Amino acid sequence: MSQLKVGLAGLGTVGVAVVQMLERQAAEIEARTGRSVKVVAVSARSKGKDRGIDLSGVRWHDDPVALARDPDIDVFVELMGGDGDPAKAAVAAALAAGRPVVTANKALLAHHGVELAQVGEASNATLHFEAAVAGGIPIVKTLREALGGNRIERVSGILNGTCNYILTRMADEKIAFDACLADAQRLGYAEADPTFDIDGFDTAHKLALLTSLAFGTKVDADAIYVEGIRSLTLADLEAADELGFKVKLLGVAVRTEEGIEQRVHPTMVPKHWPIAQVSGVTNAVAVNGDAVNLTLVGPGAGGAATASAVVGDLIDVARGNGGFAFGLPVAALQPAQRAPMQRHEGGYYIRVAAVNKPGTAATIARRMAEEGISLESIVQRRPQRAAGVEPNDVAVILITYATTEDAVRRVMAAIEADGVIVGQPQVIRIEKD
Ligand SMILES: NC(=O)C1=CN([C@@H]2O[C@H](COP(=O)(O)OP(=O)(O)OC[C@H]3O[C@@H](n4cnc5c(N)ncnc54)[C@H](OP(=O)(O)O)[C@@H]3O)[C@@H](O)[C@H]2O)C=CC1
Ligand SMILES: N[C@@H](CCO)C(=O)O
Repeated sequence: MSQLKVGLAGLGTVGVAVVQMLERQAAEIEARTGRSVKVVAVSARSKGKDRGIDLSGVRWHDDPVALARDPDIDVFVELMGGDGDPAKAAVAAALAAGRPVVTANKALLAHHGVELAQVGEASNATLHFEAAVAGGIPIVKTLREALGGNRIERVSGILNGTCNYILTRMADEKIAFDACLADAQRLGYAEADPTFDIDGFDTAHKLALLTSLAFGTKVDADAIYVEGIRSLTLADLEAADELGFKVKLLGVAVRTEEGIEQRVHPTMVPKHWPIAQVSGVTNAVAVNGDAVNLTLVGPGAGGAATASAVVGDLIDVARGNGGFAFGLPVAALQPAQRAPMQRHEGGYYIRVAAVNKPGTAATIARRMAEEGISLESIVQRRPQRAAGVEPNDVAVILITYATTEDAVRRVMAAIEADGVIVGQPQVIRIEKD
């Protein structure tokens, strides 16, 4: 029985869960691959830390790049995180040495994925990253392999467990944003720097990878329009609920005539849509192809769920399954064309703190009419019902029929200049049938 010798850099939430899963499932994995998959060398920042796992007999490297170059490992697993060194240098070193790499690091791949895939192609080393997108959901292999015969029109979904956990608890339990985020951090869902989660960048990193896999384009995180969930208030989630919606942070990549529109932003979706019912740390990814439409739902973050994807990749390595990282040779990936967000069409939820004086509502309505925006509803809230609204100001919530992003931005600029609103308006895009 041959052994697959694993070098593992990163012994945090995911790294420890991978060690535990490889131990727990050792016999099954051996039966499935014909090889024993064993961690033989590790690296992390602090050697002395108690991690609750037995690392006796496992070699320690202070430097993850030295671990990646260790001639006595067969595969390098990168679970440190970060889009620069040492993660980048270590992954590049392993690939350059002809060693397959398994990583969960979407930040690294969103910024350097094409370059790293190229290094791997040059030395015939495979790059695996199932865990980098949507935790335990096997969407990478689904797009790259199972749906390879489809022309994909749209990939969308809830791609960040931390944000979905926060939004669910805010909406269902009326718990404040900061307390929900602290719980997500304690549970091991959030990134080392949680601003990546709440400001939408983690979702964008994952969407960039999905876009490449679905549309055969170069990974280009900079082509994505990104808004996070930081500005959402309990008042917004309460208003959404009353209007028949849930608010989700969605990542959407859709084929348009101008190119692939890639966007990440809070979105109001009708409560009866299946994606509205995806709650807590759960993620969901919907794929619309010319032959197949499907939605995969599952745990999007956390040690065990992510380890499941990492170990699945290790099983592929043990079996000798490979292929191109993004489904095509790097030379065949097309540049990602950025579709301008201003042309985005849909309905909008707009909440403003309106100055409580005669003519305010008429001014807002007139500005909307000037841009050809039809209003589906206008709700005026008594001041005490809206957090963050001064006693003399009135919370006004407008729901528009389908219009363009451009028109909404012009209206918001105009009513701000008119002096009829105070503070920062809240604008949430709506998706509905
Ligand atoms: N947590 C999750 O649910 C998911 C995480 N991911 C991704 O998996 C990766 C790991 O995440 P997670 O386990 O949560 O992160 P943690 O912060 O829990 O763990 C990071 C580990 O990497 C080690 N490390 C960090 N920097 C260095 C360095 N410069 N040199 C050597 N070791 C270093 C740390 O060492 P030490 O312990 O000594 O400090 C720690 O063991 C990230 O890329 C993340 O985006 C992907 C999907 C889900
Ligand atoms: N911080 C990420 C981890 C999984 O990629 C999330 O919450 O989804």
